[in-house]
Amino acid sequence: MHLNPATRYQVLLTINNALVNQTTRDSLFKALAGELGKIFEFDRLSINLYDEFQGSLSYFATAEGITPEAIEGDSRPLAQGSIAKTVIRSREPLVIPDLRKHTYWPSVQAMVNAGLNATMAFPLITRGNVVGSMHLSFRTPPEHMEELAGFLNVLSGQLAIAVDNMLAHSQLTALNRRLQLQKDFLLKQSENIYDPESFFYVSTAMRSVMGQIQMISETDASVLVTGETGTGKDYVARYIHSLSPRQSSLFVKVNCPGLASTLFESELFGHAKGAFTGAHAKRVGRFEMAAGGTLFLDEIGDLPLPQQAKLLHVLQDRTFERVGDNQPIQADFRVIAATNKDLEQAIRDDEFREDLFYRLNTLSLHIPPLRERNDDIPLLLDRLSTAESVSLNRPAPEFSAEAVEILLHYPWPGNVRELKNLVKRLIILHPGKTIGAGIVEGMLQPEQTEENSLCRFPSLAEMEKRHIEKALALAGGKVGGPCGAAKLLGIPRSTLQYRMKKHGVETAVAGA
Ligand SMILES: Nc1ncnc2c1ncn2[C@@H]1O[C@H](COP(=O)(O)OP(=O)(O)OP(=O)(O)O)[C@@H](O)[C@H]1O
Repeated sequence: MHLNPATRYQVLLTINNALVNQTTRDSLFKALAGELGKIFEFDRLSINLYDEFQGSLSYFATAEGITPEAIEGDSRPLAQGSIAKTVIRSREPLVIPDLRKHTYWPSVQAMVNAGLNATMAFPLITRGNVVGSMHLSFRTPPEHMEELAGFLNVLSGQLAIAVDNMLAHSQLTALNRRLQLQKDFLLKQSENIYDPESFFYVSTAMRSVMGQIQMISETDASVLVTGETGTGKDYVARYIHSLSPRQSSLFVKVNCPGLASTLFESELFGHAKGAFTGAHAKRVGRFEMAAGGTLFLDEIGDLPLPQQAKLLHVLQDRTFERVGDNQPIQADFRVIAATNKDLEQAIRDDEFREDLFYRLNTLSLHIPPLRERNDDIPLLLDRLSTAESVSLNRPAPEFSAEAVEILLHYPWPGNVRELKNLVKRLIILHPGKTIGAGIVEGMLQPEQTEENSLCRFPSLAEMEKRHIEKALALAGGKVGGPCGAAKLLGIPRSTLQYRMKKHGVETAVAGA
């Protein structure tokens, strides 16, 4: 082969273009063999990959042409590949016009036995590392062997880059696939937290909430979930995410009161390595983790004002920066916030920013307290007993009619969480027994309820409201008449109507 400089440059360019467009090892190897075959004849072409840590050689792809017996197989120690070892160690090409003079190397003897009499080998070096070697062998030494070797030596630099990229690409693809599988597995694992099968309701009020969830999940708007403690706000937020188009990305929960002001930024925005003392490694914040998914801001009403301002800034601009890094990052997440506080009152008290409230409250969802939907109670008792008895590995108790009656009229300050805890305690203390009124009354002693704590102590007005609701529930929603709530309460009908208006009690709410 004899190439003038212009043709030589053109050929190198053509081969390079052919190499960079390949997506698999085999196609890359075939492209190389095809292009080289156009300019000179050879009887064997192979590319070895070198694993420095293992000290071994393996074929990048199935070699083309004659295969000497001794070098069959996929992988072998470097010591067995005498020629490869020489070029890899010396980092210099090796040209042997007459292999018969080197049969003291067993692999060369095998080549000669297979009819190959001349060979050329080139180290594949990229970014200072030897990634392998390229070998071309011939029955008859080609013309202008030294000139050909010079050309192939230049080509080996291009080939090394292509081989290295291909290996990095396949490693990344494999890693990506593994991460995807792990992510799918973890998402599946977390599904039981918001498994629709373990959320129980039958009341009209909850059916209406669940109907709204179906509609809300289809949009990408921010949602503010309100309701007393233990009503299921966390569950509902996960449920919205699981029905939304963002379901295959993460649901990232942020417990707002748990974020001390010093931690707020690094926890949510992440930080760069060395951003502050103790920042030994880069940290991805919750905003970034929620990319493509949902960010759930729990107990948003307890977020201090300075942090509210920072949060508002991100929600408005949809960008943020990691602490110690001024590279802006796009924030693509949906926000669901939850609170058991009256945020409108908090705004009036200058404890919550009005602009943040409107940002979060594009859609709102109110979960009614259990006492306003006590027709859910028998179902919850039944289903939670079954589910909890399985997880506690004890037989479920049965509830007498009197016990259910008491539970129906209990105010449930801790809502479903409190009911669930009661069921758990009953399973542990009275497994498989019939629960009578006495047991339930004992369990609901005032000192065991949340009402007895200072922060939950109900006001007189609250108790009056609850008492009116209870009376209305007992009277089947009737205000007046011989069996009406007014009669039960021992007050005139007009007085009851006045107090109902004052407390915002409707007969429908009380179960009419
Ligand atoms: N309808 C329901 N069916 C079954 N379990 C429920 C239901 N509602 C709530 N729970 C259970 O009650 C407990 C409290 O629910 P969750 O944490 O969602 O309430 P929350 O409103 O977010 O409470 P908090 O305001 O205290 O954070 C959880 O164990 C949840 O699974």
